[in-house]
Amino acid sequence: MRSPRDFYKPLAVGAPEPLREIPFPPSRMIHFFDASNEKMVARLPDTIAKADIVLGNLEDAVPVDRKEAARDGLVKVGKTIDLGDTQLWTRVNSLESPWFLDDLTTLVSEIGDVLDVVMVPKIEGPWDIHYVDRLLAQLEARAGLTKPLLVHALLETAQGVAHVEEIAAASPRMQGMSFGPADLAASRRMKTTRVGGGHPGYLSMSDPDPDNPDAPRITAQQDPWHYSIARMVDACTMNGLLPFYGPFGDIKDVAACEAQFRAAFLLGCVGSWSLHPVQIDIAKKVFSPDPAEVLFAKKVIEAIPDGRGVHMIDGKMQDDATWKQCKVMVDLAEQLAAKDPALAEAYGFESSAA
Ligand SMILES: CC(C)(COP(=O)(O)OP(=O)(O)OC[C@H]1O[C@@H](n2cnc3c(N)ncnc32)[C@H](O)[C@@H]1OP(=O)(O)O)[C@@H](O)C(=O)NCCC(=O)NCCSC(=O)C[C@H](O)C(=O)O
Ligand SMILES: [Mg+2]
Repeated sequence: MRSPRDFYKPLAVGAPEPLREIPFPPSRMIHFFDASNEKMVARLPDTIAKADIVLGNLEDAVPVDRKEAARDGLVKVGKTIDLGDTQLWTRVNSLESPWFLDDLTTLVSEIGDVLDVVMVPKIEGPWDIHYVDRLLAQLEARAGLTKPLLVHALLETAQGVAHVEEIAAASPRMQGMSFGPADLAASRRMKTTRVGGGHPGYLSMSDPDPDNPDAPRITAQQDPWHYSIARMVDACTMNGLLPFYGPFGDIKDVAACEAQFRAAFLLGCVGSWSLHPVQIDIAKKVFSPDPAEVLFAKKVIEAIPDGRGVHMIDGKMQDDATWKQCKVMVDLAEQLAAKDPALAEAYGFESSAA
């Protein structure tokens, strides 16, 4: 563990100073694309116009014989496509893979100046972040970068979940975390074949009716991810990082995707992944606060400008703590409204977007 005095010192001579605060631009969806897929690259200008973050994926879902093409394609994207205010991220291959070193070396030296965040999969503990941290510092120094690259950990193993707080605190480069339900299910030996969402077998059941023991009993599907996502949200928030839900694999089941995203949003996640264009719109809808809630939150803040005391507003008790919840909602709404005139109108703000 580094001394607290050294925490913000660059890890290589000539590397940029670590950031004190993690930037929080609109981050409702991390849209995955494979830069070796011509159709996805052809759609990129349209995707960039719609998505808050686009991520060139190099890891799982990219076939072994296209790993280098995906990396080279991402370099080309970074050098040639105008990203406007959309962030460009990458997910590199895992640390033990034969591609990780070349992924990081190539991307930092070729497009380190336009890349915002490096997502690292299968992070198991702070030792993984320490390795990436030092290597990035060396590569940044060699490339003459002036802005540090940020690191996003993918939480998708039992060991990663067990060390989530230490991972979040491992480096000032830590930008956030995403939740990877597919690898996590495999790592835990869960008996599922899905990518996120619930399962019809994961239920709770009401007691039998004593007067009618054979009557059907009420069952309700439970959320198998609640515990781990809540831990991730706490670990991120206490360290000033941004938590994201990850993938939802049943692309056609837009209703279940929306439910999974909304559960994550309500627990504190700022966004989710989108694997298909249809999921960009779902994430945008879910991770932009509901206009009715924003209008109510504005009403509370207007009625209690100093956030103190106890008040009744629309029949509900409001105090310092509810005022803070309203502030979270209104701050997010203001941030999104600045980028999106339709949201600005729905929230009753003047839009500053052109
Ligand atoms: C899931 C897909 C393979 C589906 O692709 P496809 O069968 O081509 O779908 P459609 O025919 O509906 O596509 C319509 C058009 O849209 C384009 N498209 C599809 N996906 C994307 C995309 N992500 N970005 C841009 N454009 C996209 C198609 O090319 C079609 O175009 P056109 O023919 O011109 O109309 C595919 O969506 C896909 O590969 N998605 C990404 C998958 C991915 O990245 N997976 C890895 C992340 S999940 C994970 O790793 C698990 C996690 O780590 C964990 O452990 O939990
Ligand atoms: Mg995974």
